[in-house]
Parts: sequence; C-alpha cells; structure tokens
Amino acid sequence: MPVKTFEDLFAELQDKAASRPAGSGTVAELDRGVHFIGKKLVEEAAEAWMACEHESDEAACEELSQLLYHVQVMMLAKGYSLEDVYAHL
Ligand SMILES: N=c1c2ncn([C@@H]3O[C@H](COP(=O)(O)OP(=O)(O)OP(=O)(O)O)[C@@H](O)[C@H]3O)c2ncn1[C@@H]1O[C@H](COP(=O)(O)O)[C@@H](O)[C@H]1O
Repeated sequence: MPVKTFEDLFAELQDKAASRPAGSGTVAELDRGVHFIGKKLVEEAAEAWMACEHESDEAACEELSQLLYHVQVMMLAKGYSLEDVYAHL
C-alpha cells in the first residue's frame, strides 16, 4: 500500500470538512475551533519533542505524524490552502 503523503492527507481532510461524515474526529475538532485546535497543536508538539528525546524512532515518528495532522486541522480551521503555507517555505 502506498504511503499517505502530506498532500494526500490534506485532500482527505478537506473532503471530510466539506462532507462532515459522522464519527470524524477532524469534524469534531473543527467544530471546537481555533483555540481548541491550537491547544492540541501545542500538546502534540510537546509529545513529539519528548518522544524525539526519550523514546524510540517509531514512537517519535508517530508523534511527529500527529503533529503534522494537527497542523493540517489548524490550516483547515483558518481556511488556508497548502499553497498559502507553501508560499512561505
Ligand atoms: N492522521 C490522523 C491523526 N493523527 C492524530 N490524530 C488524532 O490526534 C489525537 C492524538 O492522539 P494522542 O495519542 O496524542 O492523544 P489521545 O489522548 O489518544 O487522544 P485525545 O484524548 O487527545 O483526543 C487523537 O485524537 C487522534 O485521533 C489523527 N486523527 C486522524 N488522522 C487521519 O485523518 C483522517 C481523517 O480522520 P477522521 O476525521 O477521524 O475520519 C484519517 O485518515 C485518519 O487516519
């Protein structure tokens, strides 16, 4: 099975945000808003930092993936496209 890329996940989350399927954690987070998502972003960043310092490579990569997910949820909450953010890379 091919690995899901950052762009693949963003397209999937955009679709979820538009179609709002029942049981979607993304929809639930979007409904809670920027303040809630911001706290999740910081929490995941801290967990990623701790995992990188003290845990296995596997655990660190898992935490980093969760941080990337929450970056995308924040982008959606703010209405930003990939291009809006990539313009600053
Ligand atoms: N990649 C992710 C992803 N990474 C992290 N998370 C969520 O981020 C949180 C991180 O979990 P933690 O272990 O840090 O915290 P926890 O204590 O277990 O969970 P919480 O109590 O904090 O919610 C969990 O709620 C996860 O569900 C993700 N949720 C969804 N996705 C993908 O996003 C897509 C859409 O998901 P749904 O919107 O749920 O359909 C699917 O492809 C999913 O695989």
